[in-house]
Formats: sequence, C-alpha cells, structure tokens
Amino acid sequence: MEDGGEVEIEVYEDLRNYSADVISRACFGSSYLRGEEIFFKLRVLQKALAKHNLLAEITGSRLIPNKSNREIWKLEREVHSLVLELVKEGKGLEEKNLLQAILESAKEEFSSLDKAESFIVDNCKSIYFAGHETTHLAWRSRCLLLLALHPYWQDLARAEVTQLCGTLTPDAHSLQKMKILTMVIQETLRLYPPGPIISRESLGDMELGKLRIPKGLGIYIPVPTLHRDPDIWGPDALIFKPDRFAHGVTSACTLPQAYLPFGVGARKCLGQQFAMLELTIVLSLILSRFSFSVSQTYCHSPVYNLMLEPEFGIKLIVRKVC
Ligand code: HEM
Repeated sequence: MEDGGEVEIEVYEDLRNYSADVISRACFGSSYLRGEEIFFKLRVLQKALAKHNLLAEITGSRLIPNKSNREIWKLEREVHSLVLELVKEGKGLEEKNLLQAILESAKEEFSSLDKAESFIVDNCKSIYFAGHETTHLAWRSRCLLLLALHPYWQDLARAEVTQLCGTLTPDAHSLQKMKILTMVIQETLRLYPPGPIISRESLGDMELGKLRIPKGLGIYIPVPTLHRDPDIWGPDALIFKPDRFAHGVTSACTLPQAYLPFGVGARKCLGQQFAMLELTIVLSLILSRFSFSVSQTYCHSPVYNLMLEPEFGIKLIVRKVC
C-alpha cells in the first residue's frame, strides 16, 4: 500500500489466523503448525456444537446417534488423535511451553493412561476456546470495528501511542501507560463480551433472593444483559463511551460485580492478563501504522457460534498513516 492510498480488507479471517498463530506458539512452541491443524478441526467442532440449543436441550439428546451427534463424535475422535500425535512428537523436547506443562501435570495426577489422555486433550480444547476465539473476537474484530466507527477515539488512541512510543515498538514500560487503549478495550468487552454466557452448576440446594435453586441445576448468566443494563451503567448504557472507565470499573457503574468479561470467582479466566497485554500490543501496532474506517459493504449481523461472531466478517477501509 502506498502512502495516502487505501484498500478494503476483510480483517476477520486474517486476524483469526493471527490469533491461532499466537496461541499455537504459546501452547505448542515449535510444533505450532501442528497446533494450527488442531485449531482448525476444533473450529469445525465449535460450529457443529453451536447447532445445539443450550437453553432448550433435552437431557440425553447428545447421546442419540443422529447425523449431527455422529459428526461431533467423529470430530472429537480426530482432535483426540491429533493431540496425542503432537504429544508423542513433543516428548523428550527440552522446550518449555504450555503443552509440556499440561503433560507434566497429567503424569503427576493420573496413573491410568486413558484418564491422562482425556486430561491432556480436554485442556488443549479449553485453551483453544478460551484463549484463541475470545481474544480474537474481543479485539482484532470488535475493537477495530468500534475504533473504525468512532474516529474521535481512534485519533485519541493513536495520539497516545505516538506520544508514548514515537517510532519505536511498544515495550513493557510504554504498554503500562496506555490508558486510552485500556479504556477502549474495557468498553469493547462491556458492549461485546466474547463469552456471552457464563455457566455454573449448583452444588447444593440453595436460596437466592426469592428463588429456590435445587442441587445440580445448570445456571446460565447472560453477560451482555448485565453489561447493558441502564440501572447499572446509566442511561447511556448502549453507547460506546470508553471514558466511563477513566477511573476504573468501580466508578464506571453502580455494581462492579456485574462487569464480567473474564468471568468471576475461582474459575475466572486464566488468561486475562495475557489477553489484555496481547490486545494492547496489537492495537498499538496497528494504530501506529494505519487509520481505518468501516467499509460500506460491511453488514452488521452477530451470530451465536458458542461465541458471538460477525456472520459476514468485518470489512474495513485501511489507510497508511504517514
Ligand atoms: C479478551 C480475551 C478473553 C476473554 C474475554 C476471556 C473470557 C473468559 C471467560 C468469560 C471465561 C469463563 C470464566 C468463568 O466461568 O467465570 C474464561 C475462562 C478461561 N480462560 Fe479466558 N478469556 C480471554 C482470553 C484468554 C486467553 C488468552 C487464555 C489463555 C491463554 C484464556 C484462558 C482461559 C482458561 C484456561 C479458562 C478456564 C478457567 C477455568 O475454568 O478455571 N482466556 N475466559
């Protein structure tokens, strides 16, 4: 792209691949290309699983050998063997990565091979869903889209990056000071939390206000509903307004516990700091090199595929910043 020139880019798929690359390197080290193969299969599995209606499911329906369940089982077997092949390849390697850490835990925890294998495969799947799709959705797509729609905030964030880094790559010192970008990310996660539902199971009979909750009941917390409630965020709850976070979450709303982009309690997101850092680095790099606006061909249509995804991708008009 020449200085001053502009080009239309469908950023969603490119950024998804970038995300797979980052998390594959972090998880699988030098085997990241094989990691990407696994991520690709898991993506297909994610789409197949999303066809189930979470809230209106009949108990046991996932055990019926119909076409959709057979497809899911086949994919699960394929992912299982791919992960185990990768584990065999990685055995004996000296490098320290997440996969090696999972292998060591499995060795310590389980004496049975079957249980150890399920533990390894389940953890690899969790990292994919938890670490790859979420971050991808949160920033590469939604942050860029919201900044493209709000040039005022885009200019402000770029000015901050330029002031802190000049022509240099952001480092640990400058990243810590990026207040505007942090506010933009927080506000994006409020309006578009990548994990729209947090689930829990009641471990015992309990009462919650006037509700009686029996043991074993599945509880689904609709995060976007809490994040857009005017009683909590004020009458401008639906508006993109990053400066509501200028003094942190506590001052941004009347009930800070209702801000749940990374979940809550003991099972809260393990990758929160990693994700925030990754978000800030990539956004600052993009902002320092390009300005962008939304293409007229962009069609806003979020769909639920276990995560909220833009059905037709995200098209931006991108210009080089001189
Ligand atoms: C913007 C990016 C991200 C968002 C919005 C996000 C959000 C979430 C949410 C909502 C949960 C469920 C928490 C709960 O049930 O209370 C979760 C769990 C988890 N996340 Fe993230 N996540 C992100 C990035 C990452 C990354 C980059 C990693 C790993 C490198 C990661 C690893 C995990 C893991 C392992 C869990 C399961 C924790 C457990 O069950 O104990 N996440 N995340």
